[in-house]
Amino acid sequence: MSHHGVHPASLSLRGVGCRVEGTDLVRDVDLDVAPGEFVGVIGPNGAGKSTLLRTVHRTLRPRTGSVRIDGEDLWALSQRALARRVAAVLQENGADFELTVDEVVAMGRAPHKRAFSPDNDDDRRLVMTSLELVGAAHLAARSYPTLSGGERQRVLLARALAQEPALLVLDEPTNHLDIAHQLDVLAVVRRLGTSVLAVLHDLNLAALFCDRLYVVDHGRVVAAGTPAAVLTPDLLAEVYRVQADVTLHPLTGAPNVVLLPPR
Ligand SMILES: Nc1ncnc2c1ncn2[C@@H]1O[C@H](COP(=O)(O)OP(=O)(O)OP(=O)(O)O)[C@@H](O)[C@H]1O
Repeated sequence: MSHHGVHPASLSLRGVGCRVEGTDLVRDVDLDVAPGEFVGVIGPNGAGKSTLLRTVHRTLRPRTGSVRIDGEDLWALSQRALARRVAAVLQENGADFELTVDEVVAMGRAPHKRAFSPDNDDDRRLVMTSLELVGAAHLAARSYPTLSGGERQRVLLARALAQEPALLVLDEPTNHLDIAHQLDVLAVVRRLGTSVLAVLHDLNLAALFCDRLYVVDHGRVVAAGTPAAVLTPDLLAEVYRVQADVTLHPLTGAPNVVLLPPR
């Protein structure tokens, strides 16, 4: 069980393909997240990572294949049933809500409540705990639009945590964050014990926090496995066209990627 008492979900994609305006952006993807597993999706810009995630947080219906959560067709769930199980923190989520930070985070409670029912003590406690987890409790009374990019990112993660999801979907969750908050946020997410599917660009962070990685290139999964199995100089050369030196770091035990300057 995760920290908030929610059983982590399993996720299973089989043969998932997506076509947008006549172009195949995702092709024939098989991907699994076991209960409690932290799975990363990496790959170059434009590879189809965000598009693939959209089939899971349900903003793009796959043209082919299936997306299952705990064995159920994710696309057949009601909107409310989906929101009780899956929370997402996305890039384009920075909408200028004219709300205070605690009100934004309280929105995460909506799927667990009857319409228009006021927040109770448990809701308020969860909102504050979620803000504390992302190091943003001091921002609770601030107006959301006045926050910095990194502060917003953490508040949106707090909203997703308040949702008590069985599966957390993250699209570049560390994008706006300084190095300390990058580590904090990923460590918090890891400790939750919930299942996680996250697009990450920083390969060393991915190596530190992910149980397994999927590498997406030109809409397809081209490699999958543990960070040590996947993050090889050959793969990085093939997929990103970079020269890299990879060693298992003596302190972390994780692969450490050092990019070499182009010759
Ligand atoms: N509506 C659309 N019409 C045509 N092409 C699109 C559309 N939406 C996205 N694309 C293209 O699909 C490809 C995959 O986009 P996607 O956002 O999934 O990539 P990504 O791997 O998440 O990239 P990044 O690392 O840059 O965030 C990109 O080349 C993008 O330009």
